[in-house]
Amino acid sequence: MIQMNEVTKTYETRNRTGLFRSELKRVTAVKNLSLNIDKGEIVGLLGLNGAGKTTTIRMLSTLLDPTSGDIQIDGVSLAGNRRDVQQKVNMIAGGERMLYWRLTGRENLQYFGKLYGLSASKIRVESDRLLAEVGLTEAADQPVEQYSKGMKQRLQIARGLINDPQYLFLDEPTLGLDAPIARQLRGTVRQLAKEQGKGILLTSHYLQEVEELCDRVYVLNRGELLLCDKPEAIVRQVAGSQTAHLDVTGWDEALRPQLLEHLGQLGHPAELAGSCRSDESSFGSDAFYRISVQTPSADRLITELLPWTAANGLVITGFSCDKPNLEDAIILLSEGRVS
Ligand SMILES: Nc1ncnc2c1ncn2[C@@H]1O[C@H](COP(=O)(O)OP(=O)(O)OP(=O)(O)O)[C@@H](O)[C@H]1O
Repeated sequence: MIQMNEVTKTYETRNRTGLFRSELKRVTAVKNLSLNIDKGEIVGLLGLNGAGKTTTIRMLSTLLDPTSGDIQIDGVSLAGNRRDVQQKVNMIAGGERMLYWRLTGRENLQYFGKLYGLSASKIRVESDRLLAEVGLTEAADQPVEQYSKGMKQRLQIARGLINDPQYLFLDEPTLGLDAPIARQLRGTVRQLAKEQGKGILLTSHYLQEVEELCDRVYVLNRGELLLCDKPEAIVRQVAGSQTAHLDVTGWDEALRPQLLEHLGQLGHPAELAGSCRSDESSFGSDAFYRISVQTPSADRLITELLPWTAANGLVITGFSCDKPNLEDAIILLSEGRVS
């Protein structure tokens, strides 16, 4: 497990104030941050307003030292054990960073393998294996500058796995990729965590990707931890309830109190909004009544309500749900509309 305990990082820079004068400026990018990542877990790191994500990832990757606090990887403190810790972690960046364009794919892997102190024979075996795993065997001896975006990103994955890390930090891994390649990459990320047991920390501006992949999400604001929970719990907590819509024919206003009572019994004490609508696509009869119920779980409500509608002679002509998502929650948080 990776444990970050009350870590703070303050940058010190000098701002020029005159020809021979400068003043010291301090920026605290991460404040008292504690987080953990288990093996086999995909953890998201989201941020608002210069949140400190990159600084956090750079500290976890041993590229930056914390100003205070402690980072432990499988019980070994990073301070004083950099070399050991480096063997257990690696980082995969999106876009076109961290690759040498003039070198071939194979040469890139050889170079990074050497940096991790792997023997020549181990590098040969691992490079062949990883190039095959990411589908680059045929392009292995081509310079990277001739690769497509998707090929470069697949090589990034191979590079990030060259030391067989236990923990991987993915910084915007699908940045600028076409939808099919991004989907393929998400599959690989899931497989690395769920089948190979690697602990993964993921930052991404694509919140749907975070929602789809992450078991838990940390939300940072100006370097401080704002929230940590499962994506669906954050959505519920920040963006509120869902709305289930059930379109029925045969509605009678006399049913309203019974329906409200039934919803209460089902554990959905609800505001019931109803409206008469007509819908040319609804088969046969063109008028239907829309029952709209706010509820924590729209899917569950619709399933549970089906027997009641049948027992009361209502015919369902359609149903739908309005569900807020992680993007809605993060927008509300960034606008400060949530306390
Ligand atoms: N080398 C540095 N020297 C001084 N200040 C820095 C340095 N790197 C980052 N900062 C500052 O630290 C804060 C956090 O930056 P960081 O890059 O970690 O945030 P981030 O969440 O990755 O942001 P973004 O999503 O915009 O890339 C910002 O205010 C930034 O200006």
